[in-house]
Amino acid sequence: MGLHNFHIAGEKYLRAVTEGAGCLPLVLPSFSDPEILAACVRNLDGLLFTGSPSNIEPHHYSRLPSATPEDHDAKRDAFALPLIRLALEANIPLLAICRGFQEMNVALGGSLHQQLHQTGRFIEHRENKQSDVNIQYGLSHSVAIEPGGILEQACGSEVREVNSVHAQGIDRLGKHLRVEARAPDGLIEAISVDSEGFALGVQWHPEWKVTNNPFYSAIFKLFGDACWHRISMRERDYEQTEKMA
Ligand SMILES: N[C@@H](CCC(=O)NCCCC(=O)O)C(=O)O
Repeated sequence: MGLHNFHIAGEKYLRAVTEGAGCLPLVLPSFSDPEILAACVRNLDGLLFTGSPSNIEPHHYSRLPSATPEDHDAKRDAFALPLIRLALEANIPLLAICRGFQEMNVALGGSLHQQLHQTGRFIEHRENKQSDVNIQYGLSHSVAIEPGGILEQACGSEVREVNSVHAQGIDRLGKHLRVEARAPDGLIEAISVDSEGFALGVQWHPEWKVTNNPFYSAIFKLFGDACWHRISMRERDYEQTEKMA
């Protein structure tokens, strides 16, 4: 922006963390130095990976050339991909939205379709950029929730309506990932990591007017509960260490 670089997060994500998850959001810079990544994992009780107009550079999933070379954000790739892997190793609750969802898949060895609309296999998943923002982020298509996952436990194995604001999407699913929901065209719309911890990714935008949509609220509530559980475990460990000292 202008003469300077900015590391920014949309207000809708910050509000969803406070109002939907009941947690305090801190915006992290995309600095990928190993000691900064380690400090994030040591000190934070949950990580939200937001959406972004930028696309992951496709060399991260062994695809070249890039279909959108003007839309990359190499600093974010260098920060988010290793941080997701470290967060999963440390069992930090993780919610990944849109670009974040795609990062979660790529971080675990998956690949993406660079332009869904050019494959001829999918419905339109892009927003109409000419329309009002409420229409762009309004409900756009259904997702069928798969049995046995986090979403089914919280919301039942139902069909839900979601918004859709993306041109890329999952092609090959990454390792240790479970499909949580699919669009009517078969596109994977939600994933979770097959582990004890809470790690959920959604291709849609539950942060959008989170408190007006019970399904979106349920997703942020699950994330918030997982973060608060981690906080209480850390406090318990701290008290025990203090007693022993
Ligand atoms: N660029 C990717 C990811 C799309 C995405 O995250 N959109 C969100 C836009 C801004 C926002 O609402 O935060 C793709 O096109 O698939």
